[in-house]
Amino acid sequence: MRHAWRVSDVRTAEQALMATVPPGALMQRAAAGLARRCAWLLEQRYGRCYGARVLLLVGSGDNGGDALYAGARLRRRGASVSALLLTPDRAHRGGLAALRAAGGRVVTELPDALELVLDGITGIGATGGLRPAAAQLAARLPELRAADGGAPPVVAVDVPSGVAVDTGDVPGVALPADLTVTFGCLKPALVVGPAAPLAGRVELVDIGLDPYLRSGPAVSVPELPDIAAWWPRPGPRASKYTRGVVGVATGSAGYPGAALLSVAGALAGPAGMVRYAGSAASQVVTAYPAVVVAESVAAAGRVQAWACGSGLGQGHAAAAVLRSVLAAPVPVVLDADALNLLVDGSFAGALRERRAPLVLTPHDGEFSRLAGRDPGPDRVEAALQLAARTNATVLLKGDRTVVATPAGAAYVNSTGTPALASAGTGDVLCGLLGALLAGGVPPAEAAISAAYLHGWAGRRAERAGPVTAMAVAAALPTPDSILQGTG
Ligand SMILES: NC(=O)C1=CN([C@@H]2O[C@H](COP(=O)(O)OP(=O)(O)OC[C@H]3O[C@@H](n4cnc5c(N)ncnc54)[C@H](OP(=O)(O)O)[C@@H]3O)[C@@H](O)[C@H]2O)[C@@H](O)CC1
Ligand SMILES: Nc1ncnc2c1ncn2[C@@H]1O[C@H](COP(=O)(O)OP(=O)(O)O)[C@@H](O)[C@H]1O
Repeated sequence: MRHAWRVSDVRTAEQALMATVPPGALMQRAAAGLARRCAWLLEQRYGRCYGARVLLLVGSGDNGGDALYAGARLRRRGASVSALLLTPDRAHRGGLAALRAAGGRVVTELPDALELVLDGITGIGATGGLRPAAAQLAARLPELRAADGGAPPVVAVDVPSGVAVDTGDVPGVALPADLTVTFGCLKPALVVGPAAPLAGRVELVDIGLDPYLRSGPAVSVPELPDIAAWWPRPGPRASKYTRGVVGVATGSAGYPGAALLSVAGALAGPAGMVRYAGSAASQVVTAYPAVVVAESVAAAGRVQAWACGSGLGQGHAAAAVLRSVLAAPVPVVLDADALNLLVDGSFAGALRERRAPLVLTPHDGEFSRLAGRDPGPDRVEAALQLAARTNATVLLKGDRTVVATPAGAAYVNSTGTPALASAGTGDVLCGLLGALLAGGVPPAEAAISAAYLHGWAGRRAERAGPVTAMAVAAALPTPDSILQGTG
């Protein structure tokens, strides 16, 4: 699992570390790591670092200093390095002197051709989107061409300039990067929100910060080994019942497809049996003979978790289904219509009486109705607040889905694709998450595992053709199939 820290925690840790090393040592560590990765990128892309034309975009803070020192190192490796200073009188003095001493130049115009851009405009000291001079510069970068005729790659120093580092929001113009070389630890903007895709590939340079990061991370990013460790596997004495039975209470006469999609998601999980309860029983059993169907939750038999809500409708019948599901002393995941039914407060009592885990999976619209406000620019904080208020684990859908727990932990999913924005994919997610809960996976781990595998399936489906919800369900892997290269 990787972790991202807020700027204030990074600064505190950096100050504590700085007290133990000679002045400037951290910047040298950062610049050395940055230069090494830039040289590697140049070698990969053009076969050589020597002679490559490198442009440094240099802001007025230490982020610009990192770029200048890295430029000096690249110059010593034979690159032709020029620096465009956004505020020449405030450029980092030591960095500028080092660049000049190494043979680098200061320029006042964008060159016509170059092989690499280093974005050292702003780092963790940024406020707001790029200011006009920087924004104009950023707008002209796509005009640039490298020797091979392609666009020169952009390497962001620490974070792409223009992003809100603590939240992952993009408040104005930001400079997208192909690679971000970040120092000491990840920052939230590299993993969450609309900023995250602007970072491109992210590489971490160790500057010795780890022992000084004493606060909890702002957000954690589970990876495949985590998902694999949480995934239940049947032992030799397993039966379908010991593996867990998931109940699926979804779909309605108006939306029978939601039932099929959530059942398809549930079947891809680790549970030993899927029971379906609802008006789409005959369609479900025709499509999936292994599913045990019933007309109602009461008639469904015992389950170890319920997945409820997708396509349920919002009338009296839907409310009765939700009431039965919430009364069950097992983990429950609520999606779509079940979330909308919670909005008027009529289920507040039923929710208060519950002791078993509850997971809510809103998209932004459902979140707004439930929370009474949009998720806003800080999606992690928004999900945490709703989790605390509802005492439920909240999975806030979107690009880089966020999972927040009532205890204050937050996770962000690193898989997925915007192609998942396709009707019914959320129903698939709900069923899969229910099956993980039924398999005994704790709610936060179940939610982030479901998001991870669902996002993986979205990417896999996208490679094969149009991304429909059924295609996503069919592409759902297990962590083991991914590890074996078959998922
Ligand atoms: N501390 C350490 O140990 C280490 C730190 N390291 C490095 O230091 C970086 C942090 O440096 P930092 O604190 O100097 O801030 P930084 O990101 O350069 O930006 C501040 C400057 O930018 C300006 N500015 C602000 N917003 C702007 C905008 N929207 N658009 C345009 N300009 C804007 C702002 O101007 P002002 O508001 O003052 O006019 C101010 O002058 C960090 O990310 C890492 O790279 C590494 O070397 C490792 C060791
Ligand atoms: N722009 C996007 N980028 C990545 N994933 C997205 C995007 N938009 C939606 N998704 C994902 O697609 C799924 C859509 O779920 P949902 O909105 O509930 O759809 P439906 O209700 O039609 O099933 C979620 O898993 C969500 O995270």
